[in-house]
Amino acid sequence: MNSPLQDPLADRLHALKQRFVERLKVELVSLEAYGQKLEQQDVELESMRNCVQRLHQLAGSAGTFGFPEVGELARELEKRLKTEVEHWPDNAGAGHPGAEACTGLAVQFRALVARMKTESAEPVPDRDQAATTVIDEASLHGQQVRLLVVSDGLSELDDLVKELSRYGFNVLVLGLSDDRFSETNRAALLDNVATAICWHGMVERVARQVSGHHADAWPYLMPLVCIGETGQFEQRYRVASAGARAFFPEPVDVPELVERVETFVEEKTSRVRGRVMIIDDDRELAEHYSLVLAAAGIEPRVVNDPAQLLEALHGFEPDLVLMDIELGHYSGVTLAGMIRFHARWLSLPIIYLSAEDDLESQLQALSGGADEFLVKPISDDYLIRSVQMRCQRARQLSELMNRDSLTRLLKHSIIKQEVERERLRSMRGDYPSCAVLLDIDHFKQVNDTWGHAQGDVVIRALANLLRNRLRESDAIGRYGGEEFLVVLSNCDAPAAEHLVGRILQNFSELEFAVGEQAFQVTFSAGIALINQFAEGDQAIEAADRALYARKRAGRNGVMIYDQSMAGRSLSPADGF
Ligand SMILES: Nc1nc2c(ncn2[C@@H]2O[C@H](COP(=O)(O)OP(=O)(O)OP(=O)(O)O)[C@@H](O)[C@H]2O)c(=O)[nH]1
Repeated sequence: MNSPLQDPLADRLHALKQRFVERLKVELVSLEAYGQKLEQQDVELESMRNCVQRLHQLAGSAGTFGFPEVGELARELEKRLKTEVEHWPDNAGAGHPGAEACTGLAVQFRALVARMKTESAEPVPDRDQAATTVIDEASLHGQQVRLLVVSDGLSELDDLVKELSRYGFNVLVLGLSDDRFSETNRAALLDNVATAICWHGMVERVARQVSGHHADAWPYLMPLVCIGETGQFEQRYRVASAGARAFFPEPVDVPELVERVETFVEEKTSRVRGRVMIIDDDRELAEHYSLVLAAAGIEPRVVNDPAQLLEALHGFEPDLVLMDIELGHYSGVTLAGMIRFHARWLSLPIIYLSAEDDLESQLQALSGGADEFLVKPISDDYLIRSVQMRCQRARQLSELMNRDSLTRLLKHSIIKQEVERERLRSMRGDYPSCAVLLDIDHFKQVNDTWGHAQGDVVIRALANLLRNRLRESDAIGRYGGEEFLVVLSNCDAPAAEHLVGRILQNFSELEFAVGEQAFQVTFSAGIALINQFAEGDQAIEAADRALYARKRAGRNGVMIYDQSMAGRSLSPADGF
């Protein structure tokens, strides 16, 4: 965590608060003028409507910036003025609510303005150190995942280290007496490690070392996996009581171990993932939410102008929308309805964030197509936890709908859409991107020789390898049974050829053990530069042609699409 003196988040939140105080000073002049007009019974419907909007904004934001009393007074006044506006005596908008009502309102205005004057005159205290917690957990996924193998110099784990490296993990092998395990260096070492692996005989000593700076929750923060000779009950029991999360008897089922590590990585990173779109015309407040959520590892995008909403949605694809219910002249409820016009956004969770605390009005607003109501002001902590919970649920649901159950990669239809989306993105950003189709060679033979279950292991192994070797910004899907479609963003064709070639090399070195026997498998791949095509589907077809050209030329290799492949037939009768 950053020290308070250097904490950029706290500095920015503090600066925002100062900006808000400046805004209070300007705002109180206007509100004072409204109050005086009411006192003189010189008011019009339209100006009172504007005033309701200003009060609404103030009620929603003052609490967040540390002025709860101003927020409360503004809320009371907003409610009362809104009732008067709804029952305005003159249809043409002239006239006023009556002398008694005007005087009553003017008194309330005076109380609010007085409070604002007092609060804004106080110097903004030095930034709140309690608010400086930066939950900065960099996502491990998509980058090369680092594994720590703790070895006491014996060679039992050597083969395992080699196998894990072939799956694309960055494997660090250390002895317990290594300097990097010392008390001073340990935290830095372990912060970069996704899972630690050790031989069962060392489990207690390794557990002591890796638990060092994590207290009780360490098995979840630093999962420890043990390898044992027999896996007998007593051995497993000892390993479990030391706090290990998994036990693998020798010979280790490497694909299964790889999957377990993937689950640990997901467990660690799922808490901080999620994209949230904040739609609020109050700039300071939206920026405040954005900073707070970003510090908790959530990616925010602020939209102040509702007219930009749909375009922003398409570009950002959030997991969740947080929207104020009154956005100047626009209504959040109507905007939610507009979002739902698009089938793609039918299940996107929309949460209203509003100063509206009347349950009836909340229910009415929710019937317009949103999912929940959070009442402003909302504490930073509550905001983070609500958003994290909902992002996680949204992700789980979309995982279930969009991911293939065997590999947890994107399903056919979704990865096809990804190609088109990347085509549009790369055209806009003017950078090259590639579509790659990979097909496991002679897979029918694998199934026929080793059985369908073993065939599934091979499919999962390639899925894991791809996940480990590609970037977070790349998309990977299961296109067919033993066929994968990958979108490599910001990557030209020669770079894609080099990358896929290295993955192929690693894949072909993996040994799949069946009893005493073992076998190896290769794949073929075709690459097409997405930007060359007017539609995503054409790029996929081109990658398919390149793949089949590669199959025809002898498999176990990678080929880039070129024009000469354009007219060729892809029928199996072609002899491959
Ligand atoms: N185990 C397993 N096999 C599958 C799955 N989906 C498809 N297959 C099998 O994959 C095989 C694909 O075989 P083919 O399309 O003939 O191609 P191939 O044997 O890989 O030969 P080439 O692609 O020409 O190298 C078929 O036998 C399918 O039954 C799956 O989910 N699990």
